[in-house]
Amino acid sequence: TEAASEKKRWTLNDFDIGKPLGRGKFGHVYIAREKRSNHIVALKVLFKSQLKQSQVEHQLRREVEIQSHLRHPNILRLYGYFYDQKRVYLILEYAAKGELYKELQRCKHFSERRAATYVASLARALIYCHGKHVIHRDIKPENLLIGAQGELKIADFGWSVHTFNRRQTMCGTLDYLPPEMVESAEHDASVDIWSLGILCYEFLYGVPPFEAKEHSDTYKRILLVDLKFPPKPIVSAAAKDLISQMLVRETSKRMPLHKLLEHPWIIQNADPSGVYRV
Ligand SMILES: COCCOc1ccc2cc1OCC(=O)N(C)CCCNCc1c[nH]c3ncnc(c13)N2
Repeated sequence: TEAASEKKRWTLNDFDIGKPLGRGKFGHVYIAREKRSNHIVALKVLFKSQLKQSQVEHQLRREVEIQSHLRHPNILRLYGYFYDQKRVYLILEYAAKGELYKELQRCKHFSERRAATYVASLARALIYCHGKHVIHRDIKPENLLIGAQGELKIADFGWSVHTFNRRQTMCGTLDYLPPEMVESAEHDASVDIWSLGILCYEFLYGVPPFEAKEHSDTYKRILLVDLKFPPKPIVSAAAKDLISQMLVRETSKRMPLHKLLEHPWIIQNADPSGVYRV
């Protein structure tokens, strides 16, 4: 039963390890099969030495704590974890269609139907997280996976926090940082609305809106909300309207996630099942 599996002490011997699925900052991810149930999972292997030298043990503990309690079709399940002398192992739901950013690179940009379907499922996942006082703070293509039926899965909760302890730490790409995080000011769940707006733009145009050669220029463009819509690819006025209501400097004026799900562009384009069938 679920309770039993949560209590269970997993070891490497419980799994047949398959091909590597890719390499992250702190370790590799492999496809694996749990021997007793034949259940296919993803096994992320992290080296304790690297976690120690990067001082991210506490962050990983928080991530495991947060993700193991989240249950949502668009959030990658964390079934459990175990460790040995040198490594920490995360037992994760397997996303059969892999990394979204590779798919975005392959297609250059997504159709409005595909973009709206993904944005709507991410909005539902974020509404669920915010309902549990969890903000993700790192919504970007690299952290998104695609399940066997084409459904989107948020993975890599490395930067999520419970809203009562708001540590401001710069992380990864700057493109997704909202103004208040660029200014390291206090921030709340509305950071995820900003990032979702950035993501929606990148789904439709293939590049994030404030991209610039130099970091300093990206900062300036974010703080100015220097939002421009290129003539190509052709994007509907409804999509631009939604993005313009999410990328708003004043955090309280950003479109709330539940309003997003009622926006005409989402109603007209998102597949109600949250699944985009290619
Ligand atoms: C501290 O870590 C927290 C958890 O982070 C992850 C969980 C699961 C992941 C990837 C995660 O972090 C990013 C990362 O390691 N890479 C970018 C390299 C591997 C890419 N995944 C490829 C992949 C394909 N089908 C999958 N089904 C499930 N999980 C996967 C993948 N990867």
